[in-house]
Amino acid sequence: MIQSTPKIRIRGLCKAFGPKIVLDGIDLDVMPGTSMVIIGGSGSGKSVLLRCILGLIPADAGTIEIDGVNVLTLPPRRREEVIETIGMLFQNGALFDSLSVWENVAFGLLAAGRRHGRRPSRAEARATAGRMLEQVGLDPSVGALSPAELSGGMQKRVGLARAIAGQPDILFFDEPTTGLDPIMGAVIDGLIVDCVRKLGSTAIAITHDMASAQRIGDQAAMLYKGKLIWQGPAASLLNSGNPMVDQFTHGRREGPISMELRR
Ligand SMILES: Nc1ncnc2c1ncn2[C@@H]1O[C@H](COP(=O)(O)OP(=O)(O)OP(=O)(O)O)[C@@H](O)[C@H]1O
Repeated sequence: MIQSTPKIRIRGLCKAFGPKIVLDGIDLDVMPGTSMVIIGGSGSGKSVLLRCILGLIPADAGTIEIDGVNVLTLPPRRREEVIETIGMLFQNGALFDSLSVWENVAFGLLAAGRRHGRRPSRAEARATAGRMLEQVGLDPSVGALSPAELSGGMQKRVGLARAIAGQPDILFFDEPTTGLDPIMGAVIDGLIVDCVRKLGSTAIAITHDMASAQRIGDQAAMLYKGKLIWQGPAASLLNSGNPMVDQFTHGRREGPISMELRR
């Protein structure tokens, strides 16, 4: 069987803040066109892992390859170009209240265009934003509103529209269903799966929501004490056979994982 190169390949990734070791030799492969869900307790380092890949915080050691290129050793300009191919849906939507909804959706397009000297006109950007809003089930007329006028579920949709606007090869989702009711959570998960499939993107999602993890993920991995202690199909999260994963995914108080209250 021919094995293609992982879209994202991480080896020996380490990150500490002072004496606190957060990532302690992470190895992770995400194959092209697949979705990886990262689970783990509060403070286990899920966001730090995503932020290291995005270059928002420097890694201490290890490699992060995207399409076979170690982004950690690229010159800043080249690295920026690679990072621009990643779409990100932030936990709280991270919409700018000072901009209209369509300007939020088109923000990345306008910013990338400005850097590369081929900035779309405002009319083009607005038309693209309207199409993206339709893709996430919103009427393009919503584009004229301010984010503050939208419900939490609509804000997530706008965040998703912004994440997919640049047709990214890679999509990151940071707790996409947090704060949503279960039905809206399922709707957002469905949209995420549709968008990822339509674009053929490779995705990494971090979540505490096991239903969401199973809906979004092909594969899953669990972070505990700086290490990925389990990796397997997301469909087996609730019956992995690993005592730590079982305790976590079933939310049991008793088990091999001890809660550290000072993190
Ligand atoms: N910039 C920073 N400076 C110092 N410590 C940090 C910094 N960023 C994160 N940490 C620490 O790293 C650890 C992991 O944080 P991280 O946000 O990745 O956890 P998480 O798994 O995403 O948690 P949650 O599920 O609660 O969002 C925490 O102990 C946090 O305090």
